[in-house]
Amino acid sequence: MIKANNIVKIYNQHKQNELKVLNGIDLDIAEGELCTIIGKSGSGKSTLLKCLSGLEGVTSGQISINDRDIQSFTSKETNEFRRQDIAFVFQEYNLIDDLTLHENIYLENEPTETIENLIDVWDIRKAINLFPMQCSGGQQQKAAILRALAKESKIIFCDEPTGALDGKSSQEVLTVLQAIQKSHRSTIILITHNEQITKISDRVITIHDGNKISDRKNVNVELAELLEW
Ligand SMILES: Nc1ncnc2c1ncn2[C@@H]1O[C@H](COP(=O)(O)OP(=O)(O)OP(=O)(O)O)[C@@H](O)[C@H]1O
Repeated sequence: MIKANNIVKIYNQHKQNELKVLNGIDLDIAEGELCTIIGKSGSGKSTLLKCLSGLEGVTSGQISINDRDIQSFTSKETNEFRRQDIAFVFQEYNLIDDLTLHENIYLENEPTETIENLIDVWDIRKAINLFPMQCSGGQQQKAAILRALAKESKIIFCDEPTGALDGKSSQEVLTVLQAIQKSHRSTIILITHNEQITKISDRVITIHDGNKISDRKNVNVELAELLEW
C-alpha cells in the first residue's frame, strides 16, 4: 500500500549547509497496518514521515501509495490527496492560532457525533472555545489528533501523537487509534519515543542516522493487555 524505494532526502542540496537526512530507505507497509517508527532524536523520523505523506519532496527514490506514484501528482492531485486520502498529526500540532480548538478540529469537516463524544471522553470540552495559545500542550495535541480523525482518512500519519500527554491521556488516545485501525482498516504510521507504544503496533521500524536498521513484525498487543504503562 505504501511503498518507498531507495528514498534519499538531502536538505539544502548544493548549499554550504547541505544535510543528507535519509540515506536510501526501502519500505512496504500493508493496508491496515499500525506501524511504529522509532529512533534517536535527529535520526530522520519526521523527515521520513513527511516524505511518505508527500508533505516533503524526496531528493531521489520513489514513493507510491496504492500504486500511485505521489511524486508524479499535479498540484491539483496533491491537494486532493492531502484533503481526502491522508491525515497528518504534527509533532508541533500545527493548529491555526486565531481559530478556537473547535474551529481547528472541524477545519475541513462537519462535526460528527464520534468526534463530539471524544471531545468529552478526552476531557477537552472546557477548552473547546479557547484559542491554542490559551490551551495546554496536551489540550492542543488532543485537538490536533481530533482534527486528523475528523477527516476519516484511510491513512493517518502521526508524529509523536502522545508527546505532550500524560500516561492516562496517552492510553485514551492510543485506544482510539487502535480501535480505528481495527474497525476501519486504517493504516497508521506513528513515530514514538515510547517503547510501550511499539507493543501495540504490527510492525516496528528503527531508523538510525537516516538508515533503516531494523524492520520487524510485531505481535499487536491489545492496549488493555499491557501490564505496565
Ligand atoms: N526543513 C529542514 N531543513 C533543514 N534541515 C532539516 C529540516 N528538517 C529537519 N532537518 C534536519 O534533519 C535532521 C533530521 O530531523 P528530523 O526532524 O527528521 O529527525 P527526528 O528523528 O524526527 O528527530 P526528533 O525525534 O528530535 O523529532 C535534523 O538534523 C534536522 O535538523
